[in-house]
Amino acid sequence: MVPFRKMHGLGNDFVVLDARAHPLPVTPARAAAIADRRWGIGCDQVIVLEPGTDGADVFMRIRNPDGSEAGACGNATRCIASLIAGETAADHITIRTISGDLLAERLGDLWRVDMGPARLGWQDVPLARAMDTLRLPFEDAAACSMGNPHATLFVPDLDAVPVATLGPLLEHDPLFPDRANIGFVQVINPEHIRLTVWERGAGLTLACGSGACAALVNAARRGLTGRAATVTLPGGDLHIEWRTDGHVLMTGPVATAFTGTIDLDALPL
Ligand SMILES: N[C@@H](CCC[C@H](N)C(=O)O)C(=O)O
Repeated sequence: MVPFRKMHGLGNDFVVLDARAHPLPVTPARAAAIADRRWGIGCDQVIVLEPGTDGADVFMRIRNPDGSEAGACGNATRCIASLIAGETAADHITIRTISGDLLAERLGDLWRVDMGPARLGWQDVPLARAMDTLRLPFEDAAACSMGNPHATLFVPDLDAVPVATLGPLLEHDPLFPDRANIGFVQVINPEHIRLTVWERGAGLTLACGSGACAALVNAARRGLTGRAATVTLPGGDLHIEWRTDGHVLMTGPVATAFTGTIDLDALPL
């Protein structure tokens, strides 16, 4: 039996497995089975902790419910920072991902993560062909990478958008060779936007931290907001700041819902 921790950031929920002391056989198929809300534990992402090396406190591997691996997960990064801080009492944690190192800092009850630089080139997202990422050839959309691919669609009324229909269509659009997370944004004012995200490999979630970073960056590039804003998601608020050096800071809460154990060999594969 393998211990797990169920955590979430604004309802974006994770099963966290600890493979730091002993490797765990979390294949893509097993991750999908764990994430299944009927046959497994259920979550938006499965997070596997692996040993940190060369200055990193931990390596965080991120898998979506379809088994695919992701390069970034903002909400999970805050959760893992608080988990590691609980072990070491440190206020600054370095989390390594396949996209690079992320620095997290405790701010009272909240955690702030330097999500690294927003990448704005079409090859960075990636898109299928050369173009200005500020104006995609459909809808009113822009794109960028936060270590994972994001498209942001600007809409006048978020409540009127059929996110569950449009989201999967756009996620699989040939413009996105690695698929994409699709964020729908309504600008309330230059310091406040609303966002709902259809996540690549996961579907509709209550919050997406990297999506919130991408939404603020794309809104600021369009001149619709300043470089800092509150992003209201269905699960609650994140504060996002796009620094002048290109790095994006994300501040928000973390929570542990429950802990338990799971028999990985008993999962339906
Ligand atoms: N929930 C995450 C993003 C998780 C990965 C994403 N679905 C992808 O495939 O890129 C967040 O909080 O950023």
